[in-house]
Amino acid sequence: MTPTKYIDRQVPTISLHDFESRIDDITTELVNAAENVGFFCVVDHGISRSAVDRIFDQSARFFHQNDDVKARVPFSPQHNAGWEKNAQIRPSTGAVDRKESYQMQFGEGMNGRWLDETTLPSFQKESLDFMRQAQGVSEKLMTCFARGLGFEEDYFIKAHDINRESSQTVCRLLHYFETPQVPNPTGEVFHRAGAHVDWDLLTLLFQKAGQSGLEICPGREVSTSFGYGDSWTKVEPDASKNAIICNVGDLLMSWSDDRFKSTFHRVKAPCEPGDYYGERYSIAFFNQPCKDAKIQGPLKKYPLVTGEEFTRNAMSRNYKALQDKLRQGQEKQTEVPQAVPAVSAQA
Ligand SMILES: O=C(O)CCC(=O)C(=O)O
Ligand SMILES: [Fe+2]
Repeated sequence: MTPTKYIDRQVPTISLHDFESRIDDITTELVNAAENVGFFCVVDHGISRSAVDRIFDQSARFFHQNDDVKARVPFSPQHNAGWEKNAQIRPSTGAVDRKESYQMQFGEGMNGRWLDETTLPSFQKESLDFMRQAQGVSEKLMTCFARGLGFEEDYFIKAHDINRESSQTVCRLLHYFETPQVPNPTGEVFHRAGAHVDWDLLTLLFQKAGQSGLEICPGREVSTSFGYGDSWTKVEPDASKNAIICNVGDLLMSWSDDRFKSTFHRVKAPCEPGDYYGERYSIAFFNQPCKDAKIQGPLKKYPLVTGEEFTRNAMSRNYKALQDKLRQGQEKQTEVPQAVPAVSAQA
């Protein structure tokens, strides 16, 4: 196996303290980070570390349920909500990520997809409280990006309104399984999250101290292409600063006429000295547009589409890339592979 190529890249840390009075400076910093790296860490954001610890406790409570209990709230690709296990296949790998996840939303997408109060008392309330706090931080970032692009300040906030029943915004609890650290004669790769880009406007990622593995690979020029390079940069969780790792998604890349970069990233399949093999928890908050939001950048580089059309197009590009990848895999094999799980709709 050829060793992974790593290069040092600066992932900026941006403080949101005194947001109202410093909004111009914060906007400048965010715009620079979005133009150059597509990833940045946000500190002084107002969500306390104890609130972050509490939602991780809730996440562990959920995932500690037996599979037959979690299977009462199965993932629905149509709603982009619910629980799934060892099911997501990325076009970059053509194989399942070894993880389980539970996707929650604010509105009707969750009908029938919350576990009942007897099974998990207060879980729904605690989760929604945390999600509202994550939305609060997202709205500050949206305000700055709207200013940076010359839109009205509340332009992105309105297009991602979580008070509408049809809100598409997703909070995804993630649980990666421990990877066996044993000789691996078959060369099987235990993917955690294969390389991918997110489809949403912005993602807020919460991590736990010591549970590393997130890596980024900047360099993408247009939001409609899939390729990525081969040199990676590690992004370590900084729990002491209570940092939230944020990244631009394809929606903001497209909405900014490709000025802000949606960057390839992965949770590395551990295989080299120093890699983290342990169980890993993370939480991703995906800001998804309302279905009727109208999406077009100030330079009109791409035709106007609705939020619903944008997500559908992203899904079909992803599906096609996955089919191509699986076909390449089949051509290499003499035997017909087993049936592959359905493609899911996550960002
Ligand atoms: O678990 C992580 O650290 C990253 C997850 C991620 O990139 C995703 O779910 O889109
Ligand atoms: Fe991601």
